[in-house]
Order: sequence, then structure tokens, then C-alpha cells
Amino acid sequence: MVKIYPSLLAADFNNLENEISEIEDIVDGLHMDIMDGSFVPNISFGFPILNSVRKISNLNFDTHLMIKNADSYIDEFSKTSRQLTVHYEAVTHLHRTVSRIKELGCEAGVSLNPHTPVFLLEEILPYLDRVLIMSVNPGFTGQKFIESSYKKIKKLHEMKLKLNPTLDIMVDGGVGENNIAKLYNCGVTSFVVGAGVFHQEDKRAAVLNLRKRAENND
Ligand SMILES: O=C(CO)[C@H](O)[C@H](O)COP(=O)(O)O
Repeated sequence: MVKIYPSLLAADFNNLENEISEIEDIVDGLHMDIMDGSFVPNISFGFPILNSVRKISNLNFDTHLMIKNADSYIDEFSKTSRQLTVHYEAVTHLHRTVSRIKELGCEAGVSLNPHTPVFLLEEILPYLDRVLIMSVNPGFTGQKFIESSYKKIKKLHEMKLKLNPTLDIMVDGGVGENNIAKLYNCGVTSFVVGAGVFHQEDKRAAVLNLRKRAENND
């Protein structure tokens, strides 16, 4: 089953409640990009925004911590988000961080920047619920998909079959109607989509079209 998580980074915050209600019943959650202006060259949003969005939606929050020092914040993020993902490149004691996320009752994910090879996850993979492959350099919506991501996802899928068959492989960055079927065939199970949903006139039709294209191999 294809899972689709629209990324709030691309949403219109002046019209947020309407934009979310348009797609609420057909998506698997909202992807929340937490950016600190240090690990990534952008600043997005934090606890007050997540708490506000929680008041207008019961959707699952898939929260992606693009921050240094994630250990200091995961307890607080676990209050609104059931899925927490940290960056391999930003966390020193990854096993400890992943264990803490699970102790908090959340699903634990690790994200890789485009230059980071998947083999580095071999030891931690059995402990994870999710690996998030960044298919753009993180920081901004609307960037071009990096083509070498296909090969990387195929390698991760091979590791998944050997080490953790229930692993969720998520991709984020430049995903749209032209590449979603190919990504699904490479082994992606969850898709984060920003501009491909929130920058479209009909957001509901965009989500349905993405799901259909992946499932029909179109
Ligand atoms: O993490 C991200 C960028 O760093 C975001 O999830 C981004 O919103 C993806 O947007 P798009 O689908 O437009 O590339």
C-alpha cells in the first residue's frame, strides 16, 4: 500500500485549515520538516506550530528533525508526533537516540542526505521502523529530484530484505507524478510530497493521481 505524506513546508499557512481539510481523509499523515538554520540552510517551524496544527487535525504527524542536538528535543516532539526521524549526519549516538524514540512510544526513523551511503545503516537497520532517503539536499521545497537516488533506494531495499523486512522506505524531495511509479518499483513504501500536492490547484486530485500512478505503475 502506497503511503503519501504531504509536506507542510509547501503549504500556504494563511489557508492551512482549508488545505489540510481538502486532503485529510486520503493521506497517511502530514510530514513536518523541523529546520534549525544550522544543520540545514533554512528555518521552518517548531513546537508552537505543531501544537496549533494538532488543534485543527488529528492526522498522524511524521516529524523530520533536520536539526543538530535532536536528543534535547525528541521528548517534546513525541507529544504531538507518532513518527520521529533524525538525521544520520546530525546524531552522534544513533542507537541511543533511536532507543529513546522507541521508549517514548514512537516509530523511529533515520534520514540520509544525498551524499550519505546506505551501507552505513547496516548495524542500526534492525532497530528502525523507517529510513528516509533525501532525494534533494534538505532545506527547501520545489527542488529537482537527484537521479542517483534510484540506485540508492534499490540498495536499501536489498538491505531491508535481509535485515528488516518490515522497514518503511520513505523518499523526500522532488517527488511527483513523473517519478512516483519508478520510485515505488525501486522499493519506496512512503512518499513525502511538498510542491506536488500543496502547489497544485486541486490538492485532492493531486494526491489521488500520485497514488494511482504508483499503484498502476504508470
Ligand atoms: O524536506 C524537505 C525539503 O528539504 C521537504 O519535505 C520538502 O517540502 C519536499 O518538497 P518537494 O516535494 O517540493 O521537493
